[in-house]
Parts: sequence; structure tokens; C-alpha cells
Amino acid sequence: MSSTAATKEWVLNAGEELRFEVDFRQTIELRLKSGCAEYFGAELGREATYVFSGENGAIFTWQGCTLAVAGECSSAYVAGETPMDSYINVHMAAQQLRMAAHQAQELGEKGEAPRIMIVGPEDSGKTSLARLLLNYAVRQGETPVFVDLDPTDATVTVPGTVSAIPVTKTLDIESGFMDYAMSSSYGQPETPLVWQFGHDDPGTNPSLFNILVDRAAQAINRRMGADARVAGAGIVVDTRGLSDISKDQVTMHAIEALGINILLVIGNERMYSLLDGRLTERNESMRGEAPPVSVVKLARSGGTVDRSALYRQQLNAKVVRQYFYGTGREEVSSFSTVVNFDDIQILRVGEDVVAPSSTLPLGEDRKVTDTTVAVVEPDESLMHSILAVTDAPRQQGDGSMSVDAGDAGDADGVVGIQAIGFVSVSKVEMERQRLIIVSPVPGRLQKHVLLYGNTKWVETS
Ligand SMILES: Nc1ncnc2c1ncn2[C@@H]1O[C@H](COP(=O)(O)OP(=O)(O)OP(=O)(O)O)[C@@H](O)[C@H]1O
Repeated sequence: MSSTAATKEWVLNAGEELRFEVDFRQTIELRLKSGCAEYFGAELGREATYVFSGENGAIFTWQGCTLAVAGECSSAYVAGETPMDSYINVHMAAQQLRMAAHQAQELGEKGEAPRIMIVGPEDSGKTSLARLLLNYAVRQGETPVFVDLDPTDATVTVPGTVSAIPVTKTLDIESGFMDYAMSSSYGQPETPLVWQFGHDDPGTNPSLFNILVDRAAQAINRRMGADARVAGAGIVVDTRGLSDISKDQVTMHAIEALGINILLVIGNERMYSLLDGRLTERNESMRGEAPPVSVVKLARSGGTVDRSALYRQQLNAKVVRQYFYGTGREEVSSFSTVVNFDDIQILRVGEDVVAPSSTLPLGEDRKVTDTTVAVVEPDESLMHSILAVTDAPRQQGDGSMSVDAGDAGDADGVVGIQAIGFVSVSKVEMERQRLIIVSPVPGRLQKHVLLYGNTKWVETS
């Protein structure tokens, strides 16, 4: 940004927030000059400079503060009406549960930590609230697990995935959850646990999505079994925006699989009333067998911004770029590698198109399920695809097999396998039978099984 960019000072009273929209061609530099302020629960450092581009957000203050903002925003204004009182009440209730859970653990008993899930329409502020609740918990010395069940947005790694990560420090003000993906490419401590779903809508393949949620739940429970700190802090689950809960096929499964005991419904009365009714019935029928789920209605912040499809595309492209190249401040090199078709096997879980039976040989009854595993023969359509790198064993033949939600077995180790990392296909060379791939870590990609997904990323400079 030019050093001559105009700087404007904003004075905020206690309980107010500065809301801003900065598009992808704009950059602002923001500084806290006096007082205290936070960005979705993470405290701003005094005199530190925060750079935002392609971001909508709000700097909130409980005590009052002065901010200096240099650069152009699409919009910036101070708002005094916010839902922060109700959000902090949720945090305080969750924190009480955590303290009781830690105390129970000390007595050798099994306490009930908060297992929070946030649902609501698109752009209602679910991810922002998850961020805020995680940051507040971390600021109180807790290590809650963030579970991302929203494959639309790239939050922790790349779009089209389900992920879980214990949050050990407040989320970076500029790069948010991406900080965790950065410090962890391929297998270091606190690596996010990630599963390739391959689509942006869980409804595209609910059977597969439910299996991935089961896998995430098992991994979280294992982690909690080994780490009392994490077990007592609980989980915060973000979900995909729902337009119609009655058509949703995955929320109820996720509530049971993840043992949710607090369901926050943000910004939609009808959705709240429907879920409250369903869960009251469920609580009655499961009395004594499973902890009850409390359903809490929360207001949507007036600051949340409805993002266009183009904006979301740009945002995802930015986050995927960060996955491969690091965030603006810590740009790292990504690595371009040549991979021979013979060295890898690409598998797809679930079919996009089910072959009509009229195209099958007479007498053959091909059973295609949502979790059928099939070998993908490399061709030009792989261009720009984001593929998950896995340790799955290579499949023989066409690989066809399937697995059901809740199954302990997992179709020869493919369905529901965790991703070690992701690569992007930058070139397909059919005549030389090889791919050029981009990876955030060096090294050859030999003998790996890659999982296909519909997510594409076109690299721009
Ligand atoms: N108080 C606020 N002031 C200004 N912008 C905000 C505020 N709260 C959230 N936003 C912005 O509004 C947008 C939508 O919020 P968020 O991503 O939290 O919604 P969501 O419900 O998770 O969306 P999705 O439908 O993608 O799951 C984001 O760009 C977010 O940064």
C-alpha cells in the first residue's frame, strides 16, 4: 500500500464495533491506538499493524478504543447494536461446563464438556461465531477442538473437506484458521485431521459425508481419550449454510455422531423451531441413554455480509493459494513435481453419474452406491483438480467396493481415510503419461493413492 494512503481515526465506545468490507483489489492497514479491541474474539495488539484484503469483518470493543485505518474500504461504519451479549453468554455457559468437566476429571469421573454445533442459513455468521467461541475458550487456557463440517468454504485447508483441529492458540487475526494448515503441512504435531469429501454440498453424497463425520468423531474421541485437557474443553462445530432444514440429511447424523449437547441456531426462527421440536422429541426418546441436546436461538449480527458466488470463489482461491504458498506475511515456495501416471493411483469415492442399466451388458446388474470406490484413469479433465494425498493401499482391478455409514470396516482402507495433504494438478501431459503437480511440501509423490474431488483451483500470480 502507498505510504500516502489516507488514515482515518475511529473512536469506538464500549460495546461498539467497526464493521468493514474490503474487496480483493483493496487493502487496509488497521492499528489499535488506545483501549482494547478484538477481532472475532482474538485481541488486537497495541500498535501492531493488521493488513486486510478481500475481507469483511468487525473490530469489537468491550471497553472502548481508538483505531487508525489506512487505505480504502468498500464500506466502514461503527455499529452499536450487536449480538455480542448473547454470544458471550453462550461462552460463559460453555466455560462453566468445561470447568465442571475438568473438576470431574480430577475426581476420576467422566465430565460432560460442551459439544457445540452451530447451524443457520448461509452467511448468518456461523464461522465467525465459531471463531469467537474458540478464541474466548483459548484465552481462558482451554484447548477446544474445531470441527469444520462446511465443505463449501476453505477454512482449515482446502474446500471440499471435513476437518478437525485442536485449537491451542488464538486464531491469527489476518489468516484465521489457515495458520494451522500452514504450520503443519504433512504430518507435524497438531496437524489438522482432514478428510477429502470432494464436493461443496454434503447433500451431494450424504452417505459419504456421514461416514467422514463418523471418522472425525472417532478421531476426536481417540484424541480426547489421550488428552484430558482437550477432553474437558469440548468441541465447536461449524456447518454449511442451510436454506431448508427439512431437506437436510446430515445435521441429525452429525449431532449424534459428535455427541452434540448444545445446538446454536443462528438467524432463523423457522429453523430454530423445527430443530427445537425435533430435538425435544429426541431428548424424550433417548432419556438416560444419551445426553440431552439444548437448542439455543441466537440473533444474526447486522454486520454479516451476504457474499456473492463470485466473492466466495475469490475467497476460496485466496485460501487455497495460502495453503500452497503461505499467508501474505510468510509466503513460502510451493513445489512443482513430475508424477508418472504409473507411480500413483487416483481413486474416486462415489459416482457423479450412474450408468443407466440399459448401457450394461445383458444380465449384469451393476450396483452403484454413494460410496463405491472407482479408479480414475488420468486424462485432461484432471487439470486444476485438487487431489488428496493418502496412505491408502493401491486397489486392484477397477476398485469397485462400498461401505455403509457406521461400518467399522472401511472398504479396504479407502472410504473415510484421512488425507495426509493436498496437491493441485497444474499440467496433464498425456503423451508423456505424467502430471505436473503443485505441493506445499518438497519430495516425490511416489506410490501414493490420491483421492479425487470436484474442487478445482486455477493458479493465478
Ligand atoms: N459483525 C460483523 N461485521 C461485519 N462483518 C461480519 C460480522 N460478522 C461476520 N461478518 C462477515 O460476514 C461474512 C459471513 O460471515 P460467516 O462466514 O461467519 O457466515 P457463515 O454463516 O459461516 O457463512 P457460510 O454460509 O459460508 O457458512 C464473513 O465475511 C464475515 O467475516
